[in-house]
Amino acid sequence: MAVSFEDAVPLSRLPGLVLVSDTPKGRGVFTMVPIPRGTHIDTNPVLVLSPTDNEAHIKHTVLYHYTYNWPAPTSDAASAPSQPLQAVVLGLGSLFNHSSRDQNVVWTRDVARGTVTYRAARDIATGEELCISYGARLTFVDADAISEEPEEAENVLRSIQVDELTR
Ligand SMILES: C[S@@+](CC[C@H](N)C(=O)[O-])C[C@H]1O[C@@H](n2cnc3c(N)ncnc32)[C@H](O)[C@@H]1O
Repeated sequence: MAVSFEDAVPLSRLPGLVLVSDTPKGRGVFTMVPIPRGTHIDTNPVLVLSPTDNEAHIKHTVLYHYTYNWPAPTSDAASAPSQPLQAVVLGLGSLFNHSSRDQNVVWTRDVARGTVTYRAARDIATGEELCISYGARLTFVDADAISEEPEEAENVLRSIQVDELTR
Protein backbone atom coordinates (compact mmCIF):
# COMPACT_ATOMS: atom_id res chain seq x y z
CA MET A 1 0.00 0.00 0.00
CA ALA A 2 1.32 3.45 -0.92
CA VAL A 3 1.94 5.89 1.96
CA SER A 4 0.04 9.18 1.80
CA PHE A 5 1.93 12.26 2.96
CA GLU A 6 -1.16 14.48 2.83
CA ASP A 7 -1.62 14.56 6.64
CA ALA A 8 2.04 14.10 7.52
CA VAL A 9 3.11 16.14 10.58
CA PRO A 10 6.38 18.09 10.12
CA LEU A 11 8.82 17.14 12.89
CA SER A 12 11.39 19.87 13.34
CA ARG A 13 12.72 20.83 16.75
CA LEU A 14 14.15 24.30 17.24
CA PRO A 15 17.96 24.02 17.39
CA GLY A 16 19.91 25.46 20.32
CA LEU A 17 17.99 23.83 23.17
CA VAL A 18 19.77 21.96 25.97
CA LEU A 19 18.70 19.66 28.78
CA VAL A 20 20.08 20.71 32.18
CA SER A 21 19.97 17.99 34.81
CA ASP A 22 20.25 19.60 38.24
CA THR A 23 17.81 22.52 38.48
CA PRO A 24 15.50 23.11 41.49
CA LYS A 25 12.80 21.49 39.32
CA GLY A 26 14.86 18.43 38.32
CA ARG A 27 15.84 18.28 34.66
CA GLY A 28 14.83 21.33 32.62
CA VAL A 29 14.95 22.58 29.04
CA PHE A 30 16.97 25.76 28.48
CA THR A 31 17.80 27.75 25.36
CA MET A 32 21.30 28.68 24.23
CA VAL A 33 19.89 31.00 21.52
CA PRO A 34 17.41 33.90 21.66
CA ILE A 35 13.90 32.78 20.62
CA PRO A 36 11.54 35.37 19.12
CA ARG A 37 7.89 35.36 20.25
CA GLY A 38 5.71 32.98 18.23
CA THR A 39 8.59 30.70 17.18
CA HIS A 40 7.69 27.05 16.69
CA ILE A 41 9.72 25.07 19.25
CA ASP A 42 8.62 21.47 18.76
CA THR A 43 5.74 19.21 17.77
CA ASN A 44 5.44 15.91 19.65
CA PRO A 45 3.21 12.88 19.07
CA VAL A 46 1.25 11.62 22.07
CA LEU A 47 0.40 8.20 23.42
CA VAL A 48 -3.20 8.28 24.67
CA LEU A 49 -3.75 5.97 27.65
CA SER A 50 -6.89 3.98 28.21
CA PRO A 51 -8.71 4.97 31.45
CA THR A 52 -8.25 1.38 32.69
CA ASP A 53 -4.49 1.40 32.14
CA ASN A 54 -4.23 4.82 33.72
CA GLU A 55 -6.12 3.85 36.88
CA ALA A 56 -4.64 0.35 37.26
CA HIS A 57 -1.02 1.01 36.26
CA ILE A 58 0.15 4.51 35.27
CA LYS A 59 -1.12 6.19 38.47
CA HIS A 60 1.24 3.96 40.45
CA THR A 61 4.35 4.79 38.41
CA VAL A 62 6.58 7.80 37.77
CA LEU A 63 4.79 8.25 34.44
CA TYR A 64 1.85 9.70 36.38
CA HIS A 65 3.88 12.92 36.75
CA TYR A 66 4.41 13.14 33.00
CA THR A 67 0.88 12.86 31.58
CA TYR A 68 -1.27 15.57 30.08
CA ASN A 69 -5.08 15.78 30.08
CA TRP A 70 -6.36 14.70 26.71
CA PRO A 71 -9.94 15.23 25.52
CA ALA A 72 -11.99 12.06 25.34
CA PRO A 73 -13.63 11.40 22.00
CA THR A 74 -17.28 12.50 22.08
CA SER A 75 -19.72 9.96 20.69
CA ASP A 76 -22.62 12.37 20.16
CA ALA A 77 -23.26 16.02 20.98
CA ALA A 78 -26.22 15.25 23.27
CA SER A 79 -24.26 12.99 25.65
CA ALA A 80 -22.62 14.37 28.77
CA PRO A 81 -18.94 15.34 28.28
CA SER A 82 -16.70 12.43 29.31
CA GLN A 83 -13.79 12.71 31.75
CA PRO A 84 -10.56 13.72 30.00
CA LEU A 85 -8.13 10.93 29.20
CA GLN A 86 -4.42 11.04 30.00
CA ALA A 87 -1.68 11.08 27.39
CA VAL A 88 2.10 10.72 27.47
CA VAL A 89 3.82 13.27 25.24
CA LEU A 90 6.66 11.58 23.37
CA GLY A 91 9.44 14.14 23.25
CA LEU A 92 10.49 17.44 24.76
CA GLY A 93 6.93 18.06 25.93
CA SER A 94 7.50 15.63 28.78
CA LEU A 95 10.50 17.61 29.99
CA PHE A 96 9.19 21.18 30.12
CA ASN A 97 8.83 22.25 33.75
CA HIS A 98 5.96 24.34 35.13
CA SER A 99 6.26 28.01 35.96
CA SER A 100 3.52 29.67 37.96
CA ARG A 101 4.93 33.14 37.40
CA ASP A 102 6.42 33.24 33.92
CA GLN A 103 5.35 30.67 31.38
CA ASN A 104 7.28 31.49 28.21
CA VAL A 105 6.01 28.55 26.15
CA VAL A 106 2.42 27.89 25.11
CA TRP A 107 1.18 24.54 23.89
CA THR A 108 -1.72 23.50 21.72
CA ARG A 109 -3.23 20.07 21.12
CA ASP A 110 -4.13 18.72 17.72
CA VAL A 111 -6.53 16.02 18.86
CA ALA A 112 -7.20 14.67 15.39
CA ARG A 113 -3.51 14.16 14.65
CA GLY A 114 -2.55 13.23 18.21
CA THR A 115 0.15 15.86 18.61
CA VAL A 116 1.08 18.76 20.88
CA THR A 117 2.83 21.83 19.44
CA TYR A 118 4.93 24.22 21.53
CA ARG A 119 5.58 27.88 20.62
CA ALA A 120 7.33 30.82 22.32
CA ALA A 121 4.78 32.93 24.21
CA ARG A 122 7.17 35.90 24.28
CA ASP A 123 10.72 36.75 23.27
CA ILE A 124 12.96 34.35 25.24
CA ALA A 125 16.57 35.29 26.00
CA THR A 126 19.64 33.03 25.82
CA GLY A 127 20.04 31.09 29.08
CA GLU A 128 16.36 31.10 30.05
CA GLU A 129 14.49 27.95 30.98
CA LEU A 130 11.52 27.07 28.77
CA CYS A 131 8.47 26.60 31.00
CA ILE A 132 4.83 25.82 30.36
CA SER A 133 1.74 25.93 32.58
CA TYR A 134 0.56 22.67 34.14
CA GLY A 135 -2.62 24.42 35.36
CA ALA A 136 -3.67 25.20 38.91
CA ARG A 137 -3.55 21.73 40.53
CA LEU A 138 0.07 20.74 41.08
CA THR A 139 1.17 17.38 42.49
CA PHE A 140 4.52 18.74 43.79
CA VAL A 141 5.89 21.69 45.77
CA ASP A 142 6.37 24.53 43.30
CA ALA A 143 10.03 25.61 43.26
CA ASP A 144 8.95 29.05 42.03
CA ALA A 145 6.91 29.51 45.20
CA ILE A 146 9.93 28.50 47.30
CA SER A 147 12.11 31.05 45.53
CA GLU A 148 9.87 33.81 46.94
CA GLU A 149 11.41 33.21 50.39
CA PRO A 150 14.36 35.61 50.00
CA GLU A 151 11.86 38.40 49.31
CA GLU A 152 10.07 37.61 52.58
CA ALA A 153 13.38 37.48 54.39
CA GLU A 154 14.22 40.89 52.95
CA ASN A 155 10.89 42.24 54.24
CA VAL A 156 11.66 40.89 57.73
CA LEU A 157 15.08 42.54 57.55
CA ARG A 158 13.47 45.81 56.50
CA SER A 159 11.00 45.67 59.39
CA ILE A 160 13.86 44.98 61.83
CA GLN A 161 15.64 48.03 60.52
CA VAL A 162 12.48 50.13 60.86
CA ASP A 163 12.03 48.82 64.42
CA GLU A 164 15.56 49.81 65.23
CA LEU A 165 14.98 53.29 63.86
CA THR A 166 11.80 53.78 65.88
CA ARG A 167 13.23 52.45 69.14
C1 LIG B 1 6.85 16.53 33.23
S1 LIG B 1 8.10 16.38 34.43
C2 LIG B 1 9.21 17.69 33.96
C3 LIG B 1 10.63 17.19 33.84
C4 LIG B 1 11.25 16.83 35.17
N1 LIG B 1 11.83 18.02 35.79
C5 LIG B 1 12.31 15.74 35.02
O1 LIG B 1 13.41 15.88 35.56
O2 LIG B 1 12.01 14.72 34.39
C6 LIG B 1 7.20 17.02 35.81
C7 LIG B 1 7.96 17.00 37.10
O3 LIG B 1 8.98 18.02 37.11
C8 LIG B 1 9.03 18.65 38.37
N2 LIG B 1 8.61 20.07 38.24
C9 LIG B 1 8.07 20.67 37.15
N3 LIG B 1 7.81 21.96 37.39
C10 LIG B 1 8.18 22.21 38.67
C11 LIG B 1 8.12 23.35 39.52
N4 LIG B 1 7.62 24.52 39.13
N5 LIG B 1 8.59 23.22 40.78
C12 LIG B 1 9.10 22.05 41.22
N6 LIG B 1 9.18 20.92 40.48
C13 LIG B 1 8.71 21.00 39.21
C14 LIG B 1 8.07 17.89 39.29
O4 LIG B 1 8.81 16.87 39.93
C15 LIG B 1 7.08 17.29 38.30
O5 LIG B 1 6.46 16.14 38.81
